[in-house]
Amino acid sequence: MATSTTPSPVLKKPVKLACIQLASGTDKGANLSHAREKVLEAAKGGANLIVLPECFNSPYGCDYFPSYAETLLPSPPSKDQSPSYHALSSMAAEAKAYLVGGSIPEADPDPSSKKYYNTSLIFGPDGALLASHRKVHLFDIDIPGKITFRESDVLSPGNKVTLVDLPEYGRIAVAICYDVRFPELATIATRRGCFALIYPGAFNLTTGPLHWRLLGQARAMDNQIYVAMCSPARVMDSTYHAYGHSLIVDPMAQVVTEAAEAEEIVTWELDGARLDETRKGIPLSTQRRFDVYPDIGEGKISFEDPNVPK
Ligand SMILES: NC(=O)CC(=O)C(=O)O
Repeated sequence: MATSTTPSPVLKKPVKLACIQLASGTDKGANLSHAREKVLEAAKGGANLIVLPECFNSPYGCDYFPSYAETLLPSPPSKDQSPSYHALSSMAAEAKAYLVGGSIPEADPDPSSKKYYNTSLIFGPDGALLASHRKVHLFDIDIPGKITFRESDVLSPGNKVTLVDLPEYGRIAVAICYDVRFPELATIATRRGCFALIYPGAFNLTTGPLHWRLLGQARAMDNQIYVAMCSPARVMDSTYHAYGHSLIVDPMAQVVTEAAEAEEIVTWELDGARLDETRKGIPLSTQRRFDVYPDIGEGKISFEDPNVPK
């Protein structure tokens, strides 16, 4: 792997990224303390940027979202409103690492709205909340005889692209699972100077083998950027069987590390030189022809949604 000698314009110095493929069950308290153990293990292994999976503190499924949901606004929430917020903040501070806290079901602060979101909280090494992302594209699919899932029966979507500045490294984008299928989000984040796209996700045994790896590589290749996809471990006695295979893809679209199905931590050092040499060798960003496709130029997009906890 290449090592930086000069600082890259998008990644100031190498950062060790860890995806924790966590096995979760129905006991939220147990899930949180297990996550803490694994976050500390990843930090002990040198990780500076640690990612947990989608719905890491609960089982994944529409039947579970309301009963596991926590209120995150007004921010910061109390410990009663959101034990997961406080657990994640403490884990990040204890690990002294950036933490993309997978996702958790979030309840709208107005209980009469009966609205829920699938929300990722991102904390800094001092335990401060840096950003949050509500899943923008809800997972509504119907593949007859295989899988039907309708997140929109219970969840409401987020409305923004989420970019997070890590001062000593650079900028990342965070989105959740089904969001990875939408190249626009990834491309906009890349054009805003990110060095990595981070997706906590939970694909399944139908779409996982078909698309998980391919999507990670596609987003990396389109954008010449690092991509991390962090899944729950596969637990066969749960109602939703996650695909697993958490992985990290480099800017040349090579899968540099990939888990199997069981609990595992995969890590990789992201290096600015790899980004720069990829972009120099295949200079896509200067070759775009917005004169030929003006309607997908720099269109208006919201980066700040006042209704999302910050
Ligand atoms: N679970 C998801 O949000 C997405 C998924 O499983 C898929 O796109 O396939």
